[in-house]
Amino acid sequence: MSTAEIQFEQTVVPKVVPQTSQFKAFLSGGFGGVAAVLVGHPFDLAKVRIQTSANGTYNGTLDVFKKTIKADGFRGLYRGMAAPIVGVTPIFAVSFWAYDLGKKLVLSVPGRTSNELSLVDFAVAGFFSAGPTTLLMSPSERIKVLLQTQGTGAAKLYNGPIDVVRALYKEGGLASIFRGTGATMLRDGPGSAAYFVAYEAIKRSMIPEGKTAADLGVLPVLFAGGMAGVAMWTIAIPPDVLKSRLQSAPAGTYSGIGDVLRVLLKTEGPQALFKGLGPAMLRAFPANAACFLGVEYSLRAMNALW
Ligand SMILES: CC(=O)O[C@H](CC(=O)[O-])C[N+](C)(C)C
Repeated sequence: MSTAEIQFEQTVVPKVVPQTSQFKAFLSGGFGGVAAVLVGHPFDLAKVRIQTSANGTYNGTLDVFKKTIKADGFRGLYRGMAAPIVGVTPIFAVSFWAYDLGKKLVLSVPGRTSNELSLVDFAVAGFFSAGPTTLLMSPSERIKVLLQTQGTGAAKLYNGPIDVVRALYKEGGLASIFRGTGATMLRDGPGSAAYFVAYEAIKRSMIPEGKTAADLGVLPVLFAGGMAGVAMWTIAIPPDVLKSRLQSAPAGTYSGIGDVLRVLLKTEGPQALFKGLGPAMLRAFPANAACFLGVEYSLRAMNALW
């Protein structure tokens, strides 16, 4: 490498090559996951209550909030939050770690000349991040979907996440626990690409002349993070519907995700592919704004400490 190239690396590279350590990326993702659950849980609770209650019980998300606060106080909005905190935190930690790894792998492709990551590179790294994340996401979603869609009272099938795992293992071993892995990848591959590209593109567009991403304040980070969530869920709902149906159906109902799609189109039409779009979108902005705030600021704190 020539002296000029070494100087170029020392002066330009720190701005464009991700310098984050893998460990810090993992921890910051975990902080982001906790923040996403703290902000997103009431919306998730509203979505599940609307989806599972008799018609007319609730008149939208705000109505669920009002009735829940009236019946159980503000804490009622956070009922059942322990399970998502335990499940979602490692998923986000792995997602942000794998995204960081993806960016580093993209930069190390033999023959690559540019040290600057393009939007396509962010998309590739985002898509890549869904691979390792899906290994945790798929069983966790299978458990969540079964708990959220089971009946109450006598129709209640499971007493909690451990009980679901036990029952699934008895029914069909690991294959049953991991049912829906392909569908999860179908949702989260393109979804994570859109998620991270939107975040990086919006963040870049808000950096003032002569400054870096590290100079961005709370509001731009919140906005870019919120829009990342919106970008992801704009394309993720159809595969999410297929995934939820595949994961919640009794064993033997479907032969695979293609079969779920065929039955859905035949019996309900293509509009059924967009069920749940409203509550998912209502949650997407605030939950992911909080997530990226948690990620960015925990990373800045860690970088200041060591
Ligand atoms: C399904 C999911 O967890 O998506 C995350 C965004 C959200 O709304 O929770 C993004 N990511 C898959 C990258 C963790």
